[in-house]
Amino acid sequence: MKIGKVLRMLLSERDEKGKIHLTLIDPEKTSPEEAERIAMTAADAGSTAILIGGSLGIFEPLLSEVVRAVKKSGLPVILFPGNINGLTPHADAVLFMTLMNSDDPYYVTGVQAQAAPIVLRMGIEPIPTAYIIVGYGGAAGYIGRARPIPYERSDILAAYALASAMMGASLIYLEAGSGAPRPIPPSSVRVVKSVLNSAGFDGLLIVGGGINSPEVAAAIAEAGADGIVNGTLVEKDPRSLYDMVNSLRLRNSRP
Ligand SMILES: CC(C)=CCC/C(C)=C/CC/C(C)=C/CC/C(C)=C/COP(=O)(O)OP(=O)(O)O
Ligand SMILES: O=P(O)(O)OC[C@@H](O)CO
Ligand SMILES: [Mg+2]
Repeated sequence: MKIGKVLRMLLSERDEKGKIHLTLIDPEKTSPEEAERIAMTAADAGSTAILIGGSLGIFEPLLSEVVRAVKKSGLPVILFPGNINGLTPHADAVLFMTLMNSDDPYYVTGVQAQAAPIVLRMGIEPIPTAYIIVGYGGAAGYIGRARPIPYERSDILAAYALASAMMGASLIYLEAGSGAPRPIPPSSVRVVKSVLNSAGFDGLLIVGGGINSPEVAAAIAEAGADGIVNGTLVEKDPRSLYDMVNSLRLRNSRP
């Protein structure tokens, strides 16, 4: 499949600035007005794009209203769906995810078959994404029937990441779960990055879940993540985005 506009933009931001930052907004917890304010702050802070999604409580017309409100920020809006109800034609792209370590075939290939014709008709860009759940796992791990990879087993995580690359993922998302009490250790990110590099993977390695301080974000980025995701922290305090984005030391980023 040809690379779409949004993935191209994420890759070129990574190549030019070194890292990318993704701001997650959950329409279950954020009204369209709040979502617009968060997205404006994210744009001003230098975040690269907005992810919209949640594991539970996603319905229309609220999802589309949140997406339309967020689009006013000018940042690309990328759906992060927990199921087919997470799709709307108002977004720019969708993380077209397979949950690599789910025990339920629905989350590995079933929902994708349900979603593919809808995504095509909606005209949104599918970004081929492998989603791998580690440790705590949160709502996504529970709902997605994941068998979370133990935090310290970087060897298992690296094997799943390598399989993701060999299966053609453009974006590999390592997830500790929203609100995780402990993020994925930087040491594991380092192992994954090194294995992916040795296989010539040139897509995006994204890490999320429980990244609640600029120091942790910096350590995960330094270990080799191309980008990090912040959700829970942004819901609590959108202004925390300034320190988060700055901690990634984006080249040419605003002070
Ligand atoms: C391809 C399409 C249409 C869908 C893919 C569906 C898959 C594979 C889902 C994986 C499992 C899942 C339920 C993922 C949800 C990911 C997500 C949107 C997480 C956002 O955080 P929440 O899980 O809502 O966290 P809170 O508990 O903080 O609300
Ligand atoms: O809410 P937090 O803990 O920032 O996690 C973000 C994202 O990885 C959740 O899917
Ligand atoms: Mg949620």
